[in-house]
Formats: sequence, C-alpha cells, structure tokens
Amino acid sequence: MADAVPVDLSFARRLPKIELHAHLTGSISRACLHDIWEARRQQDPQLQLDDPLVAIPPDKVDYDVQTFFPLFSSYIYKLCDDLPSIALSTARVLEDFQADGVVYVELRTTPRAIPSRGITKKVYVKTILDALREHNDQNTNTMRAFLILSIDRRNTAAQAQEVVDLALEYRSEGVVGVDLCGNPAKGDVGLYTDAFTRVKAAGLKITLHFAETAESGTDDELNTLLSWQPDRLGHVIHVNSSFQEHIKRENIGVELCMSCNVHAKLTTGTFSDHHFGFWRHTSVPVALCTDDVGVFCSPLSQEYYLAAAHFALDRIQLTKLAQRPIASVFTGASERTRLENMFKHWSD
Ligand SMILES: CNc1ncnc2c1ncn2[C@@H]1O[C@H](COP(=O)(O)O)[C@@H](O)[C@H]1O
Repeated sequence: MADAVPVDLSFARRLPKIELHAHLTGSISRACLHDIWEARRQQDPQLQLDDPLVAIPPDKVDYDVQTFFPLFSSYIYKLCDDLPSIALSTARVLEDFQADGVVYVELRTTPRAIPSRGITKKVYVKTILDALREHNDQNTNTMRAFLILSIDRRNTAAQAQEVVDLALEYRSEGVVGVDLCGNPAKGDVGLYTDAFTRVKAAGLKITLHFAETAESGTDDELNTLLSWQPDRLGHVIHVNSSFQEHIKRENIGVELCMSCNVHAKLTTGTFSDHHFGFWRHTSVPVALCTDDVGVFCSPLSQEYYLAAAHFALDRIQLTKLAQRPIASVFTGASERTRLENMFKHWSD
C-alpha cells in the first residue's frame, strides 16, 4: 500500500468502511423502489402511485429541506406500506451496503404504524430486525448490521416514549440506540427530555441530529440536546466555537454527511468547504456517513473518495480515517475488537 498512489474509487470501495448514520427508508435505491412499485402494480393494477423512476428521477439529487422531507410522507411511505415491501427494501439496503465494502452498519428508522395494513410499530420494528438477523446470520456476509430507533421531531412526547419502549424491548435483538431526526424546522426538542433521560438511564446509546440548519442551531436547542448527554451527533453544521469545544471536551462522535449537506444546501460552498475539514483535525471520533444514499446517490465509498479528493488525503490517511468511527460504535467491545482486527489484517 503506497501512499504515493492516489485514492481512486475502486480503492475507496475495497476499503473496509463503517456506516453510522443511514436512515433506512432514505437508503432504498431507486431501482429497489421501482421493483417494489412493479410488484405492487401487479397485485393492484389500479395503484395510484407514479413509477419511482418518474417520481424521483434517477439523476436528481438536489433535494433541499423544503423538497426532501415531503418525499417520504407523500411518496416513499405510501409505496413501502406493506410488510413484503418493508422486508424486501431492508434486505436490499443491507445488500447495497455490503456490496459497497461496508463492514459495519447501524441503520436507523422511525417506527411506523400502518393501520390500514394492520401493521403496528412493533410489527414494523420486528420485520426490520428479522431482515437484519437474516443478513447477520449469513456467514458470507462480512458486514454486521444493527438498529437505531428514531424519534421524529413531529412526534408527541408520548410517541417518543413509545419509541423508547420499543428500543428497550428489542435491545437484545439488535437495537443499540435512539436517535432524534426529522425536519429541523419542526417541533420543540424540549418535549423529549424525559424520553432521552430514560434512554440514558437504561444504558442505551443516544445520537441526535444536531444543528442541521441555523433554525435548529439555537443556543437553547443545542443546550437542551447536550443536556441529554448524547454519545454521537449528526451533521453538526451550525455550531459556534463554544459548542465545538464542548463536543471536543466530551469526545462526542460526529457523523458527517458531505453529499447530503452539499446537495441539500445545508452547508454553503462545495465539498472542500465542508466542516469535515475542521473536525478531521480534532481528536473526536469522526464518521463519514451517507445519510440517505437512496436520495443523494452517493454510497459510502464515494463519500470516502470525495474526502480524499477534496482534502488531499492519501491511501494511508484514508485508511486511518476509515478506522476513526470504531471508537463511537454503539455495540461495545466485541464488535470493536472485530473491526480493529479487520483493519489490522487488511491490506490492499
Ligand atoms: C437531511 N437529513 C436528515 N435530517 C433529519 N431527518 C432525516 C434526514 N434524512 C432522513 N431523515 C428522517 O428519516 C426518515 C426516513 O427514514 P426512516 O423512515 O426513519 O427509515 C425521514 O422521514 C426523516 O424523518
């Protein structure tokens, strides 16, 4: 492995990678959505939904805060609203990560009830955990998958507690933490203090979408979020130096999603202006992540390639970067050791 050899996409694909911030429904490829649509249309020729290849054009990645969130509520959730679609899309998302050289993934999803199909939030979570177990049980799969349950900023305090109930009920089956996600323009995060206090007290891990927009980056909101003692923070865009210092002091892991941030215009400028350029020089665990590869169409290998291309990283530096998330995985010692050994024995 010579550092003089520049990083190319094929090296970035071979590199073992750890994915810590991937929303399940946002990670479904357009090809998979199309297959689901075909199957649904065969069952019901009157299906009132456009072909995903028309509704979400293959080259379109410029979804911003206004257009991104409705994509789920007005389209993808309607298409994937039965158990076969949820199971198939989960399996395909896992296959896609595995094929991209990902060796560890913590997928996250918001428990969804679909009363018209008799699907409760519990059934939804169990269906996904079954797909994860099936993946993990295959010896030929080098990637191990775990689940984080998300509280959405539109949830009530009672709905947030329901997510915590599910996380606790299924912690022995692969649920490793609880997330706060959703449209940063919505909601009052103070509603969830009791829910996240319970998560912490139970010893489950916490990750939070943090300062994604200026609106959700007020001192008040960030102080509330930090009071829950999160283990990791996602995006971390609109943070002033005092919050940066707090994150460094507490050694909180940061999940950075470059393509999402650039395409959705959450950050200004382009890739080389991304705050990865700041965090990479700190000692906190940094994880490059895809966020929603189905929407922004940049697999994790490409995120590593973009980091190398825009921040002049050679192969040795990129390999070191790929190991930084190990310190902030939510699964504990045995997975950490597996990942450390994997890198120890990896040579290109
Ligand atoms: C731009 N970055 C983001 N910021 C905040 N929330 C996001 C997100 N990307 C995705 N989600 C959240 O994840 C849900 C889809 O996956 P699940 O149905 O949970 O699997 C979206 O509805 C949104 O609430």
